Amino acid sequence: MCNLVHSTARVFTHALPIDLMTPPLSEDDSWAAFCVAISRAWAVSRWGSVGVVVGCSGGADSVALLRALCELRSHRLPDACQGFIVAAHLNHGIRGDESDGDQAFVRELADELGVDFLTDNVVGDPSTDEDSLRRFRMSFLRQQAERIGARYVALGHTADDNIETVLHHLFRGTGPAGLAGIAPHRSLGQDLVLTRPMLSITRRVVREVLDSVGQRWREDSSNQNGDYRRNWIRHELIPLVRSKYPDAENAMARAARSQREWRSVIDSLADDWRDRHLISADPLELGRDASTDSCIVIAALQQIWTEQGWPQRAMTMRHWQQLYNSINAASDTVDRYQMPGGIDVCCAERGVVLDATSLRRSP
Ligand SMILES: Nc1ncnc2c1ncn2[C@@H]1O[C@H](COP(=O)(O)OP(=O)(O)OP(=O)(O)O)[C@@H](O)[C@H]1O
Repeated sequence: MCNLVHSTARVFTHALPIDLMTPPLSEDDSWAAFCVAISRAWAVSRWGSVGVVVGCSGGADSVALLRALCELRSHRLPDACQGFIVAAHLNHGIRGDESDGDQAFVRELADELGVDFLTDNVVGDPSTDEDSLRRFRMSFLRQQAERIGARYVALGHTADDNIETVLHHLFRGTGPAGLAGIAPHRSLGQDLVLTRPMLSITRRVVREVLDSVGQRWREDSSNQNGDYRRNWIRHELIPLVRSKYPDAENAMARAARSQREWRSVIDSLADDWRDRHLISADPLELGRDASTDSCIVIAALQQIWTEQGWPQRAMTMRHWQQLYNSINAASDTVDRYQMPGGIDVCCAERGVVLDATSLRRSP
């Protein structure tokens, strides 16, 4: 358990909507091409007139994203437009002065770009794992976005992050969803969407375009994120693969993209399966089915887990398969067991009941 104490959030405000003094985009430079790539991934017309919270670590990727969104908005939309951009930074406090330096850097950048800055400090244990840090960050960004009525939280994940994630999932064990990589958009609640508009842009390009406009960023002195397996993938495995297969990264990105397309077909079949097999919502009971392919039933089960907010981290393909077998089994098979995360499964005569009572009771 890590020990975290939140300090009072410091909020620095500026007049909204933003009014930038940056030069107009010319189509012949690399920075302009970068902005165009972002606007192709996430059209300004979709976000320019609503609130966007940009999660900014001070690293190259999120600095480039913040600056590009500010420029796109100011050059592509009329002044009267009511949207706004806010830069948000969570100081995890695990790298001492360097963490404070990152926070100060993002505050200055927000100031230069003329956008609001939201921040919070966390007094963290340096041994806190990367997953927990990510969860704290997401909860901070989500809370801030909800508080100020933003419609989007934007993050600076790149094509490299996507490939590293796919490989990490593959080695750890995953199903089709894990091989589809990082989702470009994901719902964070009723009126809030998480978006990642830089998934087709590489880390190398981001640094080149920032250099081309003289935009500084903060470099993590350790050049490592906290997960040693991801560092190994980033610093050792991928360079080795590239030395034998120069186009491997593009090939992996294409494979993940097509996996994502297949995934969306399966998701709509899974939606349809749920409509036909949901017997009751409370308790959640699913009818027996011996004829539908496992990939569709498992996708439907994963959707249910996500919607219900049930823990999924410890659920492996073996667990999903076990659930599928129960749904697929003959109607006289009566059985009871528990999934990791605390969901009880009861195989009754007409179907399978999923019960979260034990989960709600656990501290
Ligand atoms: N401390 C933070 N506060 C707010 N947002 C953050 C913070 N750290 C990361 N993010 C957001 O999450 C995204 C992914 O995080 P990740 O740890 O992969 O990024 P990073 O390598 O630290 O920084 P960057 O992506 O900015 O170069 C970042 O691009 C950024 O949008």
